[in-house]
Amino acid sequence: MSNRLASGIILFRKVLGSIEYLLLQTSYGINHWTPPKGHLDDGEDFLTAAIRETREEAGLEFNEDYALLSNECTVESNYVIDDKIPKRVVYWIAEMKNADREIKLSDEHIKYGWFRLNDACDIVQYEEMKKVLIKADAFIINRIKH
Ligand SMILES: Nc1ncnc2c1ncn2[C@@H]1O[C@H](COP(=O)(O)OP(=O)(O)OP(=O)(O)OP(=O)(O)OC[C@H]2O[C@@H](n3cnc4c(N)ncnc43)[C@H](O)[C@@H]2O)[C@@H](O)[C@H]1O
Repeated sequence: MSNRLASGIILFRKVLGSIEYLLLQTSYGINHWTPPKGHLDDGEDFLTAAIRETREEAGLEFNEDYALLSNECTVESNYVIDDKIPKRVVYWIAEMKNADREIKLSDEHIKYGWFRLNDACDIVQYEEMKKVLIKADAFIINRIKH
């Protein structure tokens, strides 16, 4: 079976010296939490889909509201849905330009929150997603230091 392809953006903001990640809680299924992300439309590339999904799911505009840490650096998540369907999700990492910017949810989500790494890892449930957040965090901290 071919992979389901999706992409998204791991958005972070700096508040009082701490890094916080944006997570959205789905309005369907088991109401799991993820960064803004979604499936690629036909013919769409990963980055275009990530930017579109972030606009649709969080109301945030690329460049206006957030900046990518790097165009090249991505973190990938690979898992199998219900032991049947392999899925690949490619995430870019981006910093909010204004930490207080309003988040506008679509009907795909019921809640959002900004979480420090430990709290984000607790809330996302899936080990695969925790690893993605930990990798993104290491990348951000490395960038901030240099
Ligand atoms: N159960 C449902 N009921 C009604 N509408 C639904 C629905 N599932 C999807 N939809 C519809 O699909 C649309 C979403 O499409 P998109 O917005 O395009 O895509 P997505 O975020 O990648 O979708 P999804 O939530 O399905 O993906 P995820 O991999 O996180 O999640 C897919 C599955 O994988 C599981 N999962 C997520 N991350 C995982 C991980 N790391 N490891 C193992 N399983 C994981 C999730 O719990 C979930 O069961 C929504 O408009 C919604 O209407």
